[in-house]
Amino acid sequence: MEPNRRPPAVGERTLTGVPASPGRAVGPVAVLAPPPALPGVRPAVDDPAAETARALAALERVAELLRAQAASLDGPAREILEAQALMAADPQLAAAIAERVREGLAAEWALDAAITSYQEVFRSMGGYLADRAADLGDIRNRALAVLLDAPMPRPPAPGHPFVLVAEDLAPADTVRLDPQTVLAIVTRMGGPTDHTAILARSLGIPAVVACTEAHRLYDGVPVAVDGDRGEVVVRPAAGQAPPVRPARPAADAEVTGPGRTADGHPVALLLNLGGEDPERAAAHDCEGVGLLRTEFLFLDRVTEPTQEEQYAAYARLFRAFGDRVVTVRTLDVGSDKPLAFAAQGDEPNPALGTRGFRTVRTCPGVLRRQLAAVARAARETGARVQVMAPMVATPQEAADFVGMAREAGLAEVGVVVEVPSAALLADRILRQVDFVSVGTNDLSQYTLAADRTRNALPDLLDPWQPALLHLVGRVGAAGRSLGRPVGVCGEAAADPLLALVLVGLGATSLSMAAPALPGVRRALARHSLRDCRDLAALALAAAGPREAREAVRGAVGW
Ligand SMILES: C=C(OP(=O)(O)O)C(=O)O
Ligand SMILES: [Mg+2]
Repeated sequence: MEPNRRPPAVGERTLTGVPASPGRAVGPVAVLAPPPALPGVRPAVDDPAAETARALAALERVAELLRAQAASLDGPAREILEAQALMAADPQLAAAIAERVREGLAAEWALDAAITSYQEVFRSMGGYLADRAADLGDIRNRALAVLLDAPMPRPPAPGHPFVLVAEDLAPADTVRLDPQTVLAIVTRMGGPTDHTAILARSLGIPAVVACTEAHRLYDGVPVAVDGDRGEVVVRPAAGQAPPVRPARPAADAEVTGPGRTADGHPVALLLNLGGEDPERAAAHDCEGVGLLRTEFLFLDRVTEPTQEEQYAAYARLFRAFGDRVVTVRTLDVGSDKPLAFAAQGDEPNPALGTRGFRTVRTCPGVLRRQLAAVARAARETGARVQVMAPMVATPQEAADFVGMAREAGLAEVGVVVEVPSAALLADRILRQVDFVSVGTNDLSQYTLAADRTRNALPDLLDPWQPALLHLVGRVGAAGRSLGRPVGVCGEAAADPLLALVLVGLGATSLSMAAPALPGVRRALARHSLRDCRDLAALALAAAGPREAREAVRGAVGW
């Protein structure tokens, strides 16, 4: 973000964003310098091999720096930076860059173009993957700095405590922030579940993200940041509340092992995975995989991966997880994530089109072949495998999927509840299947009618929206009365406070990205099931998402 050096209109003004880390602080703004820009002149490429090598060497240097930084840290910060280092060293990214160089782009431009196109794919997938687009952007900025011999992007150091304002903040920068000098964080981009938010919470720094007017803030302007309400007051009146910093998360003995509430009620803590390294993923303290996004095998390909190729990927993952459950979500593409080998035609409203399980209407063979590959891998590894279909809207679709999965030889079959119609008829759907998992990312977008791939309506997509919670409660109640498991695999499960509410609403398992596991496990260990139910009642009764969050936070005393 270009810092705005001209003073804004005089007087107090409130900018709104999304609360990402609790607490309040008042201080002067320091804006993060913009990342290195591409030079104005694009040189011709004489030696594509040398040019590719230059780009890849820069990425390797970035990976090295991230690994070194990770080694000096522990907990979520270490995991996040290690994962980012893996992204920088990704062979598919290297291949995409080499292709751009062959098309005539010099290293800097090839790197920029390849990463931008990956970011677009990630953003179009929404949720956790959309948040990873920011991590990729940071890799680009660092690699460009290496290539251009420019300084690495780093947080400002004005010599006094400040409120850090940025377009977006990379995990590698966030982990280095000193909570004594960085009073609060405000970003224009980002979401409450991205790495910046997770790290800000673990550092105890109040944060507001998705603050669309953050670019209006400039160096030195005093602001009051409220990380609970998602507000930034510009030029606060004298006497504005003094800084209130949240207590750092208690350094109590680390809780490990299976998730359970304070009174011993089990809540399985599971991992959301995409194309991560299976063996590294399996090293996490978790009870299995609650959501395997299989799209990583299919996207960006001209031809469908063969059954053999799919089998090999699934079998490796199943072996890595040994006797822990692995929940495979069948292909969730179509419309905005088109497959070259399964054309869907033009869809003016892609999110409402032929996507997820609906692609079975146009190309059933893709799903059949995927189920056959999963079933073979399950059989040959002896693993405990569940399959679930995305975007199931009716009990009939659930029954159809169960039929296909059983025919393939799969025993445990479920569906993702992410369309309001499925939540409304959860009892009928649950009679067809062995389990359901609530996809709160899509369920938010369809319930509040707000596009999750845009940043324009973050308040509507807030997972604390009482309407969304009512639907989750309806699914939970159906699961309880039929004795069937109800998981939550959307990003809502990664917020420790909201996780308590979800358990109170009837969630029997929570699936999330690895860095969120310790915080959620700790929150559960401190509250009984009864507490969770009381908190859920508070959230359901609240007037809006902000009130719900505040009521629950007030009740738990965080
Ligand atoms: C888990 C979900 O799936 P995705 O984010 O991959 O759509 C969801 O919609 O909540
Ligand atoms: Mg979804």
